[in-house]
Amino acid sequence: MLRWLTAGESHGQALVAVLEGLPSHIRVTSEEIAESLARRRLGYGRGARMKFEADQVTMIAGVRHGETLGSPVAIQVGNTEWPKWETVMSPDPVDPEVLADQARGAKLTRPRPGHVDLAGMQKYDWDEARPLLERASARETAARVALGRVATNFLEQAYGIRILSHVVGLGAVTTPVGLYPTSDDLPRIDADPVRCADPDASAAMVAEIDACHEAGDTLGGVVEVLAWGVPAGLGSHVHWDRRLDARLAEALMGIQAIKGVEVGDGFELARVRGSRAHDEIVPGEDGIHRLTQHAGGTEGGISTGELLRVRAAMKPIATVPRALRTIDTSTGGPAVAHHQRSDVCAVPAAGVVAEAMVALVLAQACLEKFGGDSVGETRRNYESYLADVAARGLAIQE
Ligand SMILES: Cc1cc2nc3c(=O)[nH]c(=O)nc-3n(C[C@H](O)[C@H](O)[C@H](O)COP(=O)(O)O)c2cc1C
Ligand SMILES: C=C(O[C@@H]1CC(C(=O)O)=C[C@@H](OP(=O)(O)O)[C@H]1O)C(=O)O
Repeated sequence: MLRWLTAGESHGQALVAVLEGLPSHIRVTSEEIAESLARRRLGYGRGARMKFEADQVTMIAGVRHGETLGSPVAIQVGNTEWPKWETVMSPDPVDPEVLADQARGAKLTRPRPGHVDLAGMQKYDWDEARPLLERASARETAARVALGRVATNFLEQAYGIRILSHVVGLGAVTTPVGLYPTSDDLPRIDADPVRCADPDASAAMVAEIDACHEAGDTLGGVVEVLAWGVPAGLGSHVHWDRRLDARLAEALMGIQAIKGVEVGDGFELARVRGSRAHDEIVPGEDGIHRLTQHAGGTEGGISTGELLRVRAAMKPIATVPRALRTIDTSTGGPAVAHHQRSDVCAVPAAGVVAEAMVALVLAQACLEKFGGDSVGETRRNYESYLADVAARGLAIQE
């Protein structure tokens, strides 16, 4: 069973991530992980922090000479801003007077609507928001993206699976319906300021971010993750927590600020008749073929062998510059929420995180299905399964 854990606070010394259950011989380097982390930092609308802070990748365990050993992989993502936060975030006790002298040491008693601040203070018995927002912060997603790169390399090297995300909505701006980039479009999408595959929609999204920035407001949006080469047969219909669609939804919903997930045409399917909703199956020249792609690559909680397509909707950033009404928990009276700096929009970054989560879930599901302690062994098992499906006349046409 592939499992993963992360630890670390937003302004702490480092994030730490562990991935356990991988086979040996996955090729991965620190440079590749740094490259994935750099992709997560990009995107028009992010705050100043993305420019001056750097992620320092150290592979701590589980990889030797560029290949996994089969033991747990541990990765540290250090934070170059740590010296500025050493006192405020010190693990050891700090003199309250020294803390009060620090610019960042003041108690945050005006919780932001939409962030963890108030709910966390209620639940964890704190009288200010700092101890909560540090872990709730999406800085943690850097750790998941680091692990996601290992999973992505594994999926590509063992089974030829490729994953890509693109932004399909930003505020009220959306891409044209039915726009599906191909796996070769990744460099072009990464080069776009909002990681959008449609140039007209991209320009409108950039304009929307500018307008929002000027108005002291923030934005959310929708990202789509596509995965090519996912074999039929991952996940299962037999129990709710083994369904591939359910596992993808949980993984995507587990990203900070994601409030909705769709598989395939998702909510749109509820608006049309069955005759238009389902993908008819026909015999093709080299196997079975589906005439449409509404389902998004799963049926009955099992992957169908078609393009996997999932979407995640992100709410607008909670730290609204023209701050929202709240209470001051130190007085109980009305106030406006605390605000120092923030992203106007982080939807493109959320797409990169969503790719990582999809990669981790697919890697877990592939290892369940095909097993194997080395890349070679799991690949042989996969090829033998595909050959058997083909021999039974049930292969999906490429
Ligand atoms: C990549 C990314 C960047 C984010 N940047 C910010 C930010 O700068 N300011 C902010 O208030 N929220 C930001 N968020 C959202 C908060 O992390 C999120 O709203 C908070 O954790 C509470 O989310 P929840 O209600 O979904 O749990 C970001 C989220 C993501 C995925
Ligand atoms: C640091 C990252 O994102 C942060 C996520 C975040 C939040 O509240 O989620 C708030 C911002 O941090 P700060 O409050 O310090 O300005 C973002 O910069 C990152 O993605 O690496």
